[in-house]
Amino acid sequence: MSGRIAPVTDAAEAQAKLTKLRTQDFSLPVHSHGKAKVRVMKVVRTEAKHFCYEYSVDTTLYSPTYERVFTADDNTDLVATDTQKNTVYVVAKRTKADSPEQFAVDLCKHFLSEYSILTGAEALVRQVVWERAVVDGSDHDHGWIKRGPEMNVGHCKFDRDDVPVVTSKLQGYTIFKSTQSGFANYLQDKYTLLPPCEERCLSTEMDATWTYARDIDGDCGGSFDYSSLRTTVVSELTKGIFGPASGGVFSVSLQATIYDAGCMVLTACPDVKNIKIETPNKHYLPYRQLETLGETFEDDVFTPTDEPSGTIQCIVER
Ligand SMILES: O=c1[nH]c(=O)c2[nH]c(=O)[nH]c2[nH]1
Repeated sequence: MSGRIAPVTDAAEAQAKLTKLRTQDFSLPVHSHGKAKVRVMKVVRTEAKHFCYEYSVDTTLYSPTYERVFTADDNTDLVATDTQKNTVYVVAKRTKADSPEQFAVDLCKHFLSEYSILTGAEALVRQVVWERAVVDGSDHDHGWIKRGPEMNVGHCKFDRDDVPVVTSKLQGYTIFKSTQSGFANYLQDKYTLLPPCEERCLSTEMDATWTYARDIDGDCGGSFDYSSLRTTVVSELTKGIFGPASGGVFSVSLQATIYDAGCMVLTACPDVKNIKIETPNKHYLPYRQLETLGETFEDDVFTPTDEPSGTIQCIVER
């Protein structure tokens, strides 16, 4: 005996072996299939300058008919996940793909128009944020820089009998306030060690997710400018957290600050239905041991920590 597992030569025999394992049928209330993390970079070349859009895409397809793939060993009409991967590149080529939201919408539209068997399609598009390089004070025409963990995310769920539902996300927006933050008047009991303060640093790696009014979803044909809305959302969030460039705004808690920022987004963006803001509170702890080292702590030397972090989050809705 060689110790090798005997190869299966007869398909019917293989089928019999397989089905023998299943002794009973159960229901299959949920199923789907898709491709995850398909990476694509699209470069748009104009005479004056280039534009680049890098994405990591997850696709998911839905059809009740595909129950047979799971339960009856029948792959008829199945859109293979490898085909879904190829589709990401084809749609990147054929469409503008200049925002993660529109790319997600266009992918879903492609799947639904191409395959009548599908009842729904979903695409999650994460955009790696490349920033145009600045050289000697001027925007470079083809040079790019990537900073930090930030991503722009677009999601589309498109059921055939409905309008596409689009969600946008700003992920990993990392901010630091070196003053204009305090935390006081909270419950003090025998478990409390944190001293109240009127002066501290505030930092978070924020995720903000917003949804759209229904009529935007209906208008997903390509005319809605998701990118410029994103610019407004980010600028309102930034203003809400930091306040005016000179002097800023005082934060009595991260809770109050993200609620304020959310309200500012809804005020500036009538097309946004609600915004979810998630902010792990990353602590910059005063390095008070300076005192024992013969130095004075003057709100100037801190120990950065990101674990454990507070988990402050809310949804602000109009
Ligand atoms: O802004 C804050 N909110 C809290 O709920 C909290 N809790 C804490 O220990 N520090 C802070 N900071």
